[in-house]
Amino acid sequence: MPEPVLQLSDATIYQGDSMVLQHINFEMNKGDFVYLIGKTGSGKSSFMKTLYGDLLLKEGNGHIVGYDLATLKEKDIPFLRRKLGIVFQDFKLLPDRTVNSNLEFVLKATGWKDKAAIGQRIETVLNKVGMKTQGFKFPHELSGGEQQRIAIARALLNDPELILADEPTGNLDPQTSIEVMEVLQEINKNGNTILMATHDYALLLKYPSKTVKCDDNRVFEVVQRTQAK
Ligand SMILES: Nc1ncnc2c1ncn2[C@@H]1O[C@H](COP(=O)(O)OP(=O)(O)OP(=O)(O)O)[C@@H](O)[C@H]1O
Repeated sequence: MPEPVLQLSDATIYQGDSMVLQHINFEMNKGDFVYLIGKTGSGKSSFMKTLYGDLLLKEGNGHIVGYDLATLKEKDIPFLRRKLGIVFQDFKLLPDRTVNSNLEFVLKATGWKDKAAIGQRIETVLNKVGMKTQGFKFPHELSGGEQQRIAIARALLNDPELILADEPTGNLDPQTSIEVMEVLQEINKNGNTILMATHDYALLLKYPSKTVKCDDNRVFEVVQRTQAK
């Protein structure tokens, strides 16, 4: 039985007074990996922001990891975000502290108190992204790809029901993009649900998966062509 984690029906997204995407019908189930594509300015980030409560849904219906986006209150947003893992193009690690401290900071801010449990959780997520031995380093001592892996580890800390990755390879060279993509593929294989906005078509071809496109103020599924023999 599919378990829905995200459902939008007849949803319309605005930036201020201007409509960005209209009449969106979209669903994701547990375990899915879905790409969100579209050219610059087509609304990918606005779509993502609506999902994590940075833009409020004013028209239509939306349900995400147990929250109703149409009636979401300011006070619900931190709780919604605890059930989501969010990964950005620019990593957003705190530069003044080590990887371990970055991860500990998030755990403490989300209610973790037990020192041993915190240490263990940090080790587990670093292991998942192949960075187990790098926890003592500061972000500036890591390459872009390594910093993004730490950002993915951070997104995994509270065992999210859905990971939203907005252009996670946007700042990385092609080879490093593939390495980060391998990490995302691996965690998806292990059961994590991922929505990834990208305009890196090389990744789409190398790792085909369900793809939806923002274009002309609409969101629709596109079928990837299989390579001609
Ligand atoms: N804070 C804002 N206030 C007003 N309009 C905005 C704001 N952010 C984005 N927009 C507008 O909303 C539309 C969609 O932008 P959005 O950033 O969602 O697109 P995108 O597909 O993510 O683009 P990119 O790939 O460049 O990030 C654009 O027309 C943009 O100018």
